[in-house]
Amino acid sequence: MGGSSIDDDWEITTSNDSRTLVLLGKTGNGKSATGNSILKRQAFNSKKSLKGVTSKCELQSTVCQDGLILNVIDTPGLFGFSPGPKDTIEEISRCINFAKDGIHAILLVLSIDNRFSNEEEAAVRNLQLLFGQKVLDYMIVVFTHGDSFDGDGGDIKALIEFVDDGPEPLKEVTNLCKNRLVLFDNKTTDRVKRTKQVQRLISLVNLVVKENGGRPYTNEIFDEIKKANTKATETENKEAPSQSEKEYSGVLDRITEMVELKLNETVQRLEESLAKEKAARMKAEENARFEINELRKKLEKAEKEANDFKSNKCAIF
Ligand SMILES: Nc1nc2c(ncn2[C@@H]2O[C@H](COP(=O)(O)OP(=O)(O)OP(=O)(O)O)[C@@H](O)[C@H]2O)c(=O)[nH]1
Repeated sequence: MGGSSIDDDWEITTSNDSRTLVLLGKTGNGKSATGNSILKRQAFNSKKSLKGVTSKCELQSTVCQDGLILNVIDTPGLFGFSPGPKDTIEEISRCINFAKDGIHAILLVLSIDNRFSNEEEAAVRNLQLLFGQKVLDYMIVVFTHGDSFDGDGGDIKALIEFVDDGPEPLKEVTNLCKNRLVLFDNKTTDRVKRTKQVQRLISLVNLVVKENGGRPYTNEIFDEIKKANTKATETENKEAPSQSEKEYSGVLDRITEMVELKLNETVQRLEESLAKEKAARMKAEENARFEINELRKKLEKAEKEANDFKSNKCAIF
Protein backbone atom coordinates (compact mmCIF):
# COMPACT_ATOMS: atom_id res chain seq x y z
CA MET A 1 0.00 0.00 0.00
CA GLY A 2 1.20 3.44 -0.81
CA GLY A 3 0.09 4.82 2.55
CA SER A 4 -0.42 8.41 1.36
CA SER A 5 -4.21 8.44 1.55
CA ILE A 6 -7.10 6.30 2.67
CA ASP A 7 -8.01 5.61 -0.94
CA ASP A 8 -4.66 3.86 -1.35
CA ASP A 9 -6.30 1.08 0.67
CA TRP A 10 -7.96 0.08 -2.56
CA GLU A 11 -4.62 -1.31 -3.66
CA ILE A 12 -5.60 -4.74 -2.48
CA THR A 13 -4.59 -6.61 -5.58
CA THR A 14 -2.12 -5.56 -8.22
CA SER A 15 -3.88 -7.17 -11.14
CA ASN A 16 -6.21 -5.73 -13.70
CA ASP A 17 -8.68 -8.44 -12.84
CA SER A 18 -12.36 -8.02 -12.32
CA ARG A 19 -14.53 -9.32 -9.53
CA THR A 20 -18.25 -9.88 -9.94
CA LEU A 21 -20.20 -9.92 -6.68
CA VAL A 22 -23.90 -10.70 -6.31
CA LEU A 23 -25.88 -9.32 -3.37
CA LEU A 24 -28.55 -11.72 -2.15
CA GLY A 25 -30.83 -11.32 0.82
CA LYS A 26 -34.21 -10.50 2.18
CA THR A 27 -35.78 -7.16 1.27
CA GLY A 28 -34.65 -4.42 3.62
CA ASN A 29 -31.56 -6.24 4.94
CA GLY A 30 -29.36 -3.58 3.35
CA LYS A 31 -28.23 -5.11 0.03
CA SER A 32 -28.33 -1.82 -1.90
CA ALA A 33 -26.68 0.09 0.95
CA THR A 34 -23.90 -2.53 1.07
CA GLY A 35 -23.50 -2.27 -2.72
CA ASN A 36 -23.09 1.49 -2.34
CA SER A 37 -20.51 1.03 0.43
CA ILE A 38 -18.54 -1.36 -1.79
CA LEU A 39 -18.70 0.92 -4.84
CA LYS A 40 -18.15 4.05 -2.73
CA ARG A 41 -21.01 5.90 -4.37
CA GLN A 42 -24.80 6.01 -4.36
CA ALA A 43 -25.06 3.53 -7.21
CA PHE A 44 -28.17 1.74 -5.98
CA ASN A 45 -31.36 3.14 -4.53
CA SER A 46 -31.35 2.34 -0.81
CA LYS A 47 -34.09 3.43 1.55
CA LYS A 48 -36.43 2.22 4.25
CA SER A 49 -39.54 0.69 2.70
CA LEU A 50 -42.04 -1.96 3.69
CA LYS A 51 -42.61 -3.22 0.19
CA GLY A 52 -39.06 -3.48 -1.16
CA VAL A 53 -37.19 -0.83 -3.11
CA THR A 54 -35.23 -2.93 -5.60
CA SER A 55 -37.57 -4.50 -8.12
CA LYS A 56 -35.09 -5.44 -10.85
CA CYS A 57 -31.56 -6.84 -10.85
CA GLU A 58 -29.08 -4.08 -11.48
CA LEU A 59 -25.40 -4.09 -12.32
CA GLN A 60 -23.06 -1.27 -11.28
CA SER A 61 -19.29 -1.18 -11.55
CA THR A 62 -16.31 0.75 -10.38
CA VAL A 63 -12.62 0.70 -11.21
CA CYS A 64 -10.37 0.69 -8.19
CA GLN A 65 -7.07 2.56 -8.06
CA ASP A 66 -5.10 -0.57 -8.83
CA GLY A 67 -7.21 -1.30 -11.91
CA LEU A 68 -9.39 -3.94 -10.25
CA ILE A 69 -12.86 -3.76 -11.75
CA LEU A 70 -15.61 -4.36 -9.21
CA ASN A 71 -18.96 -5.42 -10.67
CA VAL A 72 -21.76 -5.49 -8.13
CA ILE A 73 -25.16 -6.97 -8.93
CA ASP A 74 -28.00 -5.89 -6.67
CA THR A 75 -31.07 -8.12 -6.65
CA PRO A 76 -34.63 -7.84 -5.40
CA GLY A 77 -35.49 -10.22 -2.52
CA LEU A 78 -34.76 -13.32 -4.63
CA PHE A 79 -36.18 -15.74 -2.13
CA GLY A 80 -39.33 -17.16 -3.63
CA PHE A 81 -37.68 -19.93 -5.64
CA SER A 82 -40.77 -21.58 -6.99
CA PRO A 83 -41.68 -22.08 -10.63
CA GLY A 84 -44.82 -19.99 -10.20
CA PRO A 85 -43.84 -16.32 -10.27
CA LYS A 86 -42.60 -15.48 -13.75
CA ASP A 87 -40.82 -12.35 -12.58
CA THR A 88 -38.61 -14.40 -10.21
CA ILE A 89 -37.48 -16.51 -13.14
CA GLU A 90 -36.90 -13.41 -15.26
CA GLU A 91 -34.86 -11.78 -12.48
CA ILE A 92 -32.68 -14.86 -12.00
CA SER A 93 -32.13 -14.84 -15.78
CA ARG A 94 -31.23 -11.14 -15.77
CA CYS A 95 -28.82 -11.71 -12.91
CA ILE A 96 -27.12 -14.62 -14.72
CA ASN A 97 -26.95 -12.57 -17.90
CA PHE A 98 -25.20 -9.72 -16.02
CA ALA A 99 -22.75 -12.22 -14.56
CA LYS A 100 -22.16 -14.20 -17.72
CA ASP A 101 -18.41 -14.47 -17.08
CA GLY A 102 -19.13 -16.01 -13.70
CA ILE A 103 -19.61 -14.92 -10.12
CA HIS A 104 -16.56 -14.48 -7.88
CA ALA A 105 -18.56 -14.24 -4.67
CA ILE A 106 -22.16 -14.41 -3.53
CA LEU A 107 -22.76 -12.01 -0.67
CA LEU A 108 -25.54 -13.25 1.59
CA VAL A 109 -26.70 -10.01 3.22
CA LEU A 110 -28.19 -10.42 6.70
CA SER A 111 -29.01 -7.71 9.21
CA ILE A 112 -27.70 -8.13 12.73
CA ASP A 113 -30.86 -6.34 13.89
CA ASN A 114 -33.21 -9.00 12.46
CA ARG A 115 -33.64 -12.58 13.51
CA PHE A 116 -32.40 -15.08 10.91
CA SER A 117 -35.76 -16.10 9.47
CA ASN A 118 -37.10 -19.44 8.23
CA GLU A 119 -37.46 -17.73 4.85
CA GLU A 120 -33.72 -16.98 4.78
CA GLU A 121 -32.84 -20.52 5.86
CA ALA A 122 -35.06 -21.94 3.09
CA ALA A 123 -33.53 -19.56 0.57
CA VAL A 124 -30.01 -20.85 1.24
CA ARG A 125 -31.28 -24.43 0.88
CA ASN A 126 -33.04 -23.55 -2.37
CA LEU A 127 -29.91 -21.89 -3.72
CA GLN A 128 -28.02 -25.12 -3.12
CA LEU A 129 -30.77 -27.13 -4.80
CA LEU A 130 -30.93 -24.84 -7.78
CA PHE A 131 -27.24 -24.12 -8.31
CA GLY A 132 -25.62 -27.11 -6.55
CA GLN A 133 -23.53 -27.45 -3.39
CA LYS A 134 -20.73 -25.58 -5.18
CA VAL A 135 -22.45 -22.20 -4.54
CA LEU A 136 -21.51 -22.49 -0.87
CA ASP A 137 -17.82 -22.31 -1.79
CA TYR A 138 -18.52 -18.82 -3.14
CA MET A 139 -20.68 -17.52 -0.32
CA ILE A 140 -19.72 -14.80 2.13
CA VAL A 141 -22.08 -13.66 4.90
CA VAL A 142 -22.31 -9.88 5.16
CA PHE A 143 -23.95 -8.59 8.31
CA THR A 144 -25.30 -5.05 8.01
CA HIS A 145 -26.29 -2.58 10.74
CA GLY A 146 -22.79 -2.82 12.17
CA ASP A 147 -23.57 0.47 13.97
CA SER A 148 -25.71 -1.44 16.45
CA PHE A 149 -23.07 -4.12 17.04
CA ASP A 150 -21.73 -4.06 20.57
CA GLY A 151 -18.27 -5.43 19.87
CA ASP A 152 -15.51 -4.42 17.50
CA GLY A 153 -16.78 -5.09 13.99
CA GLY A 154 -13.30 -5.83 12.75
CA ASP A 155 -12.84 -8.55 15.34
CA ILE A 156 -13.85 -11.76 13.59
CA LYS A 157 -13.89 -13.63 16.93
CA ALA A 158 -16.53 -11.21 18.27
CA LEU A 159 -18.59 -11.78 15.14
CA ILE A 160 -18.31 -15.58 15.45
CA GLU A 161 -19.36 -15.31 19.12
CA PHE A 162 -22.36 -13.24 18.03
CA VAL A 163 -23.33 -15.99 15.57
CA ASP A 164 -22.72 -18.71 18.18
CA ASP A 165 -25.27 -17.02 20.44
CA GLY A 166 -27.79 -17.03 17.58
CA PRO A 167 -30.23 -19.64 16.28
CA GLU A 168 -29.00 -23.03 15.07
CA PRO A 169 -29.88 -22.46 11.34
CA LEU A 170 -27.75 -19.31 11.28
CA LYS A 171 -24.82 -21.21 12.77
CA GLU A 172 -25.30 -23.90 10.14
CA VAL A 173 -25.25 -21.39 7.29
CA THR A 174 -22.14 -19.62 8.58
CA ASN A 175 -20.45 -22.99 9.08
CA LEU A 176 -21.30 -23.94 5.51
CA CYS A 177 -19.64 -20.66 4.48
CA LYS A 178 -16.59 -21.64 6.59
CA ASN A 179 -17.17 -18.59 8.80
CA ARG A 180 -16.47 -16.13 5.98
CA LEU A 181 -18.14 -13.27 7.81
CA VAL A 182 -17.89 -9.52 7.53
CA LEU A 183 -19.70 -6.70 9.27
CA PHE A 184 -20.81 -3.53 7.48
CA ASP A 185 -21.93 -0.28 9.00
CA ASN A 186 -23.45 1.33 5.93
CA LYS A 187 -24.30 4.50 7.82
CA THR A 188 -20.86 5.42 9.03
CA THR A 189 -19.30 8.63 7.79
CA ASP A 190 -15.90 7.58 9.11
CA ARG A 191 -13.77 7.12 5.99
CA VAL A 192 -11.27 4.84 7.72
CA LYS A 193 -14.06 2.57 8.94
CA ARG A 194 -15.76 2.56 5.51
CA THR A 195 -12.50 1.65 3.78
CA LYS A 196 -11.57 -1.04 6.30
CA GLN A 197 -14.86 -2.90 6.03
CA VAL A 198 -14.65 -2.95 2.22
CA GLN A 199 -11.03 -4.03 2.45
CA ARG A 200 -12.00 -6.91 4.72
CA LEU A 201 -14.67 -7.96 2.25
CA ILE A 202 -12.32 -7.82 -0.73
CA SER A 203 -9.76 -9.92 1.18
CA LEU A 204 -12.47 -12.53 1.73
CA VAL A 205 -13.44 -12.35 -1.95
CA ASN A 206 -9.79 -12.87 -2.90
CA LEU A 207 -9.64 -15.84 -0.52
CA VAL A 208 -12.76 -17.32 -2.14
CA VAL A 209 -11.23 -16.80 -5.59
CA LYS A 210 -8.00 -18.49 -4.48
CA GLU A 211 -9.78 -21.40 -2.82
CA ASN A 212 -11.77 -21.94 -6.01
CA GLY A 213 -8.61 -22.13 -8.10
CA GLY A 214 -9.27 -18.69 -9.61
CA ARG A 215 -12.45 -19.94 -11.26
CA PRO A 216 -15.59 -17.90 -10.77
CA TYR A 217 -18.87 -19.72 -10.20
CA THR A 218 -20.56 -20.84 -13.40
CA ASN A 219 -22.75 -23.71 -14.46
CA GLU A 220 -24.22 -25.03 -17.68
CA ILE A 221 -26.66 -22.11 -17.90
CA PHE A 222 -23.79 -19.61 -17.81
CA ASP A 223 -21.99 -21.56 -20.56
CA GLU A 224 -25.08 -21.50 -22.76
CA ILE A 225 -25.45 -17.75 -22.24
CA LYS A 226 -21.83 -17.16 -23.16
CA LYS A 227 -22.29 -19.11 -26.39
CA ALA A 228 -25.53 -17.29 -27.19
CA ASN A 229 -23.96 -13.89 -26.46
CA THR A 230 -20.96 -14.61 -28.67
CA LYS A 231 -23.38 -15.50 -31.46
CA ALA A 232 -25.37 -12.32 -30.82
CA THR A 233 -22.21 -10.19 -30.95
CA GLU A 234 -21.18 -11.79 -34.22
CA THR A 235 -24.63 -11.03 -35.65
CA GLU A 236 -24.43 -7.49 -34.29
CA ASN A 237 -21.24 -6.98 -36.29
CA LYS A 238 -22.82 -8.29 -39.45
CA GLU A 239 -26.49 -7.43 -39.32
CA ALA A 240 -28.66 -4.39 -38.85
CA PRO A 241 -29.19 -3.19 -35.22
CA SER A 242 -32.77 -4.47 -35.17
CA GLN A 243 -31.46 -7.95 -35.87
CA SER A 244 -29.02 -7.84 -32.92
CA GLU A 245 -31.80 -6.60 -30.62
CA LYS A 246 -33.78 -9.61 -31.70
CA GLU A 247 -30.78 -11.83 -30.93
CA TYR A 248 -30.44 -10.23 -27.47
CA SER A 249 -34.04 -10.84 -26.57
CA GLY A 250 -33.59 -14.36 -27.95
CA VAL A 251 -30.69 -14.83 -25.50
CA LEU A 252 -32.83 -13.67 -22.57
CA ASP A 253 -35.69 -15.95 -23.65
CA ARG A 254 -33.27 -18.87 -23.82
CA ILE A 255 -31.90 -18.15 -20.31
CA THR A 256 -35.43 -17.80 -18.95
CA GLU A 257 -36.33 -21.13 -20.50
CA MET A 258 -33.29 -22.81 -18.93
CA VAL A 259 -33.88 -21.29 -15.50
CA GLU A 260 -37.53 -22.31 -15.64
CA LEU A 261 -36.53 -25.86 -16.57
CA LYS A 262 -34.01 -25.99 -13.75
CA LEU A 263 -36.57 -24.65 -11.27
CA ASN A 264 -39.13 -27.22 -12.36
CA GLU A 265 -36.54 -29.99 -12.05
CA THR A 266 -35.62 -28.73 -8.57
CA VAL A 267 -39.24 -28.61 -7.42
CA GLN A 268 -39.88 -32.06 -8.91
CA ARG A 269 -36.82 -33.42 -7.10
CA LEU A 270 -38.06 -31.84 -3.86
CA GLU A 271 -41.51 -33.32 -4.32
CA GLU A 272 -40.02 -36.75 -5.05
CA SER A 273 -37.83 -36.62 -1.98
CA LEU A 274 -40.80 -35.48 0.14
CA ALA A 275 -42.90 -38.35 -1.26
CA LYS A 276 -40.06 -40.81 -0.47
CA GLU A 277 -39.78 -39.41 3.07
CA LYS A 278 -43.56 -39.76 3.50
CA ALA A 279 -43.52 -43.36 2.23
CA ALA A 280 -40.62 -44.22 4.57
CA ARG A 281 -42.46 -42.61 7.50
CA MET A 282 -45.64 -44.57 6.70
CA LYS A 283 -43.65 -47.82 6.46
CA ALA A 284 -41.96 -47.08 9.80
CA GLU A 285 -45.38 -46.36 11.37
CA GLU A 286 -46.75 -49.61 9.95
CA ASN A 287 -43.76 -51.54 11.34
CA ALA A 288 -44.23 -49.89 14.73
CA ARG A 289 -47.95 -50.81 14.72
CA PHE A 290 -47.04 -54.42 13.86
CA GLU A 291 -44.46 -54.55 16.69
CA ILE A 292 -46.97 -53.12 19.18
CA ASN A 293 -49.54 -55.70 18.09
CA GLU A 294 -47.04 -58.53 18.50
CA LEU A 295 -46.07 -57.24 21.96
CA ARG A 296 -49.73 -56.97 22.92
CA LYS A 297 -50.32 -60.57 21.80
CA LYS A 298 -47.27 -61.74 23.78
CA LEU A 299 -48.50 -59.86 26.85
CA GLU A 300 -51.97 -61.36 26.57
CA LYS A 301 -50.46 -64.84 26.20
CA ALA A 302 -48.23 -64.29 29.24
CA GLU A 303 -51.20 -63.04 31.27
CA LYS A 304 -53.25 -66.06 30.22
CA GLU A 305 -50.42 -68.42 31.15
CA ALA A 306 -50.05 -66.71 34.52
CA ASN A 307 -53.79 -67.02 35.15
CA ASP A 308 -53.82 -70.68 34.07
CA PHE A 309 -50.87 -71.33 36.34
CA LYS A 310 -52.67 -69.62 39.24
CA SER A 311 -55.91 -71.60 38.71
CA ASN A 312 -53.96 -74.86 38.32
CA LYS A 313 -52.17 -74.15 41.60
CA CYS A 314 -55.52 -73.51 43.32
CA ALA A 315 -56.91 -76.75 41.93
CA ILE A 316 -53.94 -78.71 43.33
CA PHE A 317 -54.47 -77.23 46.78
N1 LIG B 1 -28.39 1.92 10.65
C1 LIG B 1 -28.16 1.23 9.53
N2 LIG B 1 -29.08 1.24 8.55
C2 LIG B 1 -28.81 0.52 7.42
C3 LIG B 1 -27.61 -0.20 7.23
N3 LIG B 1 -27.66 -0.79 6.03
C4 LIG B 1 -28.84 -0.46 5.47
N4 LIG B 1 -29.54 0.33 6.30
C5 LIG B 1 -30.86 0.90 6.09
O1 LIG B 1 -31.81 -0.15 5.90
C6 LIG B 1 -32.83 0.27 4.98
C7 LIG B 1 -32.93 -0.76 3.84
O2 LIG B 1 -31.72 -0.77 3.13
P1 LIG B 1 -31.64 -1.17 1.59
O3 LIG B 1 -30.22 -1.05 1.20
O4 LIG B 1 -32.62 -0.41 0.78
O5 LIG B 1 -32.09 -2.68 1.71
P2 LIG B 1 -32.27 -3.73 0.50
O6 LIG B 1 -31.93 -5.07 1.05
O7 LIG B 1 -31.52 -3.31 -0.69
O8 LIG B 1 -33.84 -3.63 0.25
P3 LIG B 1 -34.63 -3.84 -1.14
O9 LIG B 1 -33.97 -3.01 -2.17
O10 LIG B 1 -35.99 -3.37 -0.80
O11 LIG B 1 -34.58 -5.32 -1.44
C8 LIG B 1 -32.42 1.63 4.50
O12 LIG B 1 -33.13 2.60 5.24
C9 LIG B 1 -30.93 1.72 4.82
O13 LIG B 1 -30.48 3.04 5.05
C10 LIG B 1 -26.64 -0.16 8.29
O14 LIG B 1 -25.57 -0.74 8.24
N5 LIG B 1 -26.97 0.58 9.40
